Amino acid sequence: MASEAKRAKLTDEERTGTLQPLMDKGWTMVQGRDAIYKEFLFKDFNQAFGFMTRVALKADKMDHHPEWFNVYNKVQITLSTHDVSGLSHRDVTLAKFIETAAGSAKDD
Ligand SMILES: C[C@H](O)[C@H](O)[C@H]1CNC2=NC(N)=NC(=O)C2=N1
Repeated sequence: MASEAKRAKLTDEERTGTLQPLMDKGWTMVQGRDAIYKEFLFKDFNQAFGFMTRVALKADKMDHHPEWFNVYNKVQITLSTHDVSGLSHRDVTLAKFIETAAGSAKDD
């Protein structure tokens, strides 16, 4: 898919296929906004920040940045594509990466 198509707002058809697997993993729709949200809990700050470091490097490579909040072992993440004021394929790609990174952070 071309880079601008990845940034385009997801169609209803695309949402059914791509967002449902993320909802099954605990992502939820943000109220009043076309965005997804999930809270992650780790053992301690070291583990949480290790996870955030991996996500930050990936996000910057993608030029797609999370809205996030961290206190100690808790990381709350909101994903949306600001350029289109809504969800795009980039949010799905980043959310999938985040799931993998959260899984491996817990092995640290
Ligand atoms: C200029 C730069 O490419 C844009 O501002 C990028 C940066 N990171 C971004 N991150 C997110 N989440 N949405 C965007 O629309 C976005 N746009």
